[in-house]
Amino acid sequence: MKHASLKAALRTALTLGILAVLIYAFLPKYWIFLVTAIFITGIALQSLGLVTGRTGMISLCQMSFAGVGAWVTGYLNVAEAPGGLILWIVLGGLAAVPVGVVIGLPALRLRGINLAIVTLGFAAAFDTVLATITFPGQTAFIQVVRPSWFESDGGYFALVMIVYVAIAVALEFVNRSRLGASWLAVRHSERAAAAHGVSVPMAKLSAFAISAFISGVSGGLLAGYLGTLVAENFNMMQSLALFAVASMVGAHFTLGAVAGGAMITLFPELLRRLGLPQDIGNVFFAVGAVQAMSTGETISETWVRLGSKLASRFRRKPAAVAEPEVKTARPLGTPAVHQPGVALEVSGLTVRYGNVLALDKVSLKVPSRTVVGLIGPNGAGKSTTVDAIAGFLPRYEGSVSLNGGPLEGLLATERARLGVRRTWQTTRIAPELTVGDYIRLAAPGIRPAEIEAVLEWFDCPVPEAAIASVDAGSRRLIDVAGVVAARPPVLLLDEPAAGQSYAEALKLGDRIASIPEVFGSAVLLIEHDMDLVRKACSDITVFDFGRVIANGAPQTVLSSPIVQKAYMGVELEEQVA
Ligand SMILES: Nc1ncnc2c1ncn2[C@@H]1O[C@H](COP(=O)(O)OP(=O)(O)OP(=O)(O)O)[C@@H](O)[C@H]1O
Repeated sequence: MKHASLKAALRTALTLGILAVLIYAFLPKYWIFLVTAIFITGIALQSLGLVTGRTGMISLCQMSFAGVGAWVTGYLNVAEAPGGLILWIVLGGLAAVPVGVVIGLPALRLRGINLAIVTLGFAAAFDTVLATITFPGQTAFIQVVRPSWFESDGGYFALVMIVYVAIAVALEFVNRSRLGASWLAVRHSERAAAAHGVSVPMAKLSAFAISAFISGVSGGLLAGYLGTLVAENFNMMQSLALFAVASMVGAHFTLGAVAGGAMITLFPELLRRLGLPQDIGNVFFAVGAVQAMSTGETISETWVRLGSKLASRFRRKPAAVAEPEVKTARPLGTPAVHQPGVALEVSGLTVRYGNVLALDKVSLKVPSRTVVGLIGPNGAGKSTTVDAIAGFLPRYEGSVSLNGGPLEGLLATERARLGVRRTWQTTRIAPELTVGDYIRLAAPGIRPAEIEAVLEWFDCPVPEAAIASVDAGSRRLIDVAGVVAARPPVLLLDEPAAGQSYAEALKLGDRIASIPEVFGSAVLLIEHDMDLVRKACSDITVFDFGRVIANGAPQTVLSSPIVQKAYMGVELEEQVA
């Protein structure tokens, strides 16, 4: 992972470095001045790419964070604070962080249009505040002092490029870390992220905090670029235009942010030269954003897709058929050692959805290092049981305990961290991740060799494969591989064979049967495929209408008339006759 991050970071730094040298060497002074604005806006766009593009939270107040950074920079300049512009810019970015966290707090409860309204409301309020207090030095025309090295426009361009590259490289590392993967996971499914032990509030607040810092830095850079600022530089319309362009270009891609910065900076220049009103630019951005949102693909994503298509066309085919590689199974390491005895115990579990009694005093036990099956017809209450155990129900009656310790009062994230891990009936893996990123998200701290071994054991694609390119059946297996790789005391597998062929399901049954021995975890397996259940489980509990109607060894339970009647639709009378 570190190797991949380093490679991506070097690629980004080199691309931007070459671009900067070409701009500096070949563009006239006026254009270098304009291009500097492109990269300052690009930094603001990167901040929006993080919070909206990666984490999926709509922020319509990004320029307000930039305004905080700019105001603090301007204040420190007027106060002639020690350290100079570079330090003031960093302090301006840091000052925007608490503001970002405060704006992030409503995002813990609100999504979509509601969050958009809250952030837009903040942008409007910030407009009023800025108009009232004005920028430090604005009325006295006190210019922000640039450091001597970066005093000229060419020098300031170099400073902006250094900051742009530093932020882009840092984001390459963060995006490939567990924090970056958790942002994508939260964007895709908050429940699935929580099931991996990801703290959804922390993921959201960290995204807002880092994004506000980056935006604050862009504001500070703008202060040094323009010398003096006015409230209009950071008003609500600027935030809206930034959001529209970010949605159009895909600002979470480094070059997408540059392209967006170029649009925001050069379009008004073009309109000015054509003698057209500036508002046309905003209309163009809005249309572009609508287009990107309706096609579901940003300009950057289109570039990436076309680029990889082109690359695959030019990729050289192997000259001769290579000898098939003789694979030796990679070592999986030793199984985790968990407390012996009963790993999971459910007692008197009762769940109501309004008037529907989904579970009625259900009790079951999963001994350590065993696979217990949970079966029953559709609507019997199996998934509700998993939801209750994993902490996804707001309330239930009865108790759930892990290794004898009660789980009541603990959130889903906390239960997952204690060692109750689950999969879902439909896969909820963020498609933007690679297979390896996902396993690292599900199993924090796992070594690269172990990732490869676990994926190989489940016949999953290689770690470098993009989830988006993986078929639905393999995604289900990757889902299971992720939670198994974490080696928790208890795994709850909700219909893992859905989407698999009969032969694949039987193979999966063998694998699940070996999980306790190989990884040390106990498994509660929900399945409709009875052959898989027979293969994998040492014990079965059968539900019907939210009640336990049988439990015991698979052969005995599955041949019991009451189970056949309830589960398989075989009439008791026919059996008796
Ligand atoms: N969110 C909900 N609101 C209202 N009723 C619900 C809700 N979720 C489940 N139910 C009801 O609770 C009962 C148990 O549903 P549950 O999904 O747990 O069954 P299941 O055994 O997992 O079914 P399946 O095999 O189809 O997944 C059903 O009657 C279902 O309609």
